[in-house]
Amino acid sequence: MAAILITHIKGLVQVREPGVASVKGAAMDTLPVLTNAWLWLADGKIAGIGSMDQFPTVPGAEVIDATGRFVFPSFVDSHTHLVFAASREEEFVLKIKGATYADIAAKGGGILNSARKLQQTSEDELVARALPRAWEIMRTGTGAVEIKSGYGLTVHDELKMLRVARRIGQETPLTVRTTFLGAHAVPAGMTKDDYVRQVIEEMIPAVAEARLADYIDVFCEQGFFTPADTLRIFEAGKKAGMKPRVHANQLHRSGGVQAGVQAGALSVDHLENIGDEEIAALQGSNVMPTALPGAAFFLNLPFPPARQIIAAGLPLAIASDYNPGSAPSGNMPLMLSLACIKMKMTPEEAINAATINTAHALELSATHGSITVGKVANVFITQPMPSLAFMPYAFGTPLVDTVILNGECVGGA
Ligand SMILES: N=CN[C@@H](CCC(=O)O)C(=O)O
Ligand SMILES: [Zn+2]
Repeated sequence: MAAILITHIKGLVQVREPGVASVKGAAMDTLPVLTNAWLWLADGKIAGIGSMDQFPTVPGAEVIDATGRFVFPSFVDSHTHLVFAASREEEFVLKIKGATYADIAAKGGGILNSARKLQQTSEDELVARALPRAWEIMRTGTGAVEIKSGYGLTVHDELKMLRVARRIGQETPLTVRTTFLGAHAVPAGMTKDDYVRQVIEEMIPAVAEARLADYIDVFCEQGFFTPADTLRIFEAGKKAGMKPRVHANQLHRSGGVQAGVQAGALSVDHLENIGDEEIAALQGSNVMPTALPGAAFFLNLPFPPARQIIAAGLPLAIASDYNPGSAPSGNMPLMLSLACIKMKMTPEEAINAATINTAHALELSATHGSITVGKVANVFITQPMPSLAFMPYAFGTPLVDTVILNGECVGGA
């Protein structure tokens, strides 16, 4: 594996000593940047970091001159549903004409629409449809991603979906973590209680036996699954070796945050509808609050109250929620822009939220999320930029230029 030496870097972003797992509260506004720097990548790892004043000799290394450019650690996208059979722009048009997400779901659209299509699509075909999305997110700076099931809704199709997610990790340079989200919606023709029983008694054992999921998730929401359902499912998931994370408080103050805290979830995600009680519940817990600004934007929901969350001394993570129904984009630079523009986060806070804090939420802190010697060589070089804040400011401009994953330049497929 060839070594790469990136020289004359205008700003090497998110340089951390080993052992910094996440940042919270006021510390989120501090983003360590080494100016006029070099970065040495070897054997798939970050091998050295320094200032151009003390320039190293690395015989045989490919040299990349990054004059005028910034180098970032790859984004870690800790919440996606990027395995799906088809887009849902027909629902997008219904929403433009006034229908709500809940209206569409109540008429058998939404998640059930995606489930019908996924059930009719073969595993190989799902891989073929998901791979271009995976390459697209790599080209916009993502190096590690969580992928959920939840459009299968039968034992057979949930397993199929999780196998597809695992294959994305095998067939691309992305680091992939998988999450079993059987409790995403109640399938047509079943009662909720019967389905919850099936999730617990049939799906969780089958997923665990096949070792297909690292985590377990529930859509804890009015009209979907209650906090009591969520806690029962998490109990069974934990016994089977899957740690919880939860879709919480997207459409209502559904009790999802409190359920996540009670279950010791790794993260509570969405948070469009939270207030003082939910923030108090998160204080004193180790749960990572995670905002999904693409979903709030696309559904015209209130944005998660980032300023209150950070002022309460909590950490905050930002992920894309890439899915066909509520967030059809996995573009993390766009998520940074939305976090800054709509949630009033500073560029430093947003970049911390999408790198080190999402790595923590995926238990990848030891290997991803910062420029630290010994971590995986997942970085990207930007187009020339006047400053760090230019990235979220220039929303929509493709600023991610050269992508390096596992120490190799990624051309794309
Ligand atoms: N809210 C639940 N799940 C997804 C949306 C899924 C869909 O509409 O297909 C989300 O995180 O937004
Ligand atoms: Zn989601």
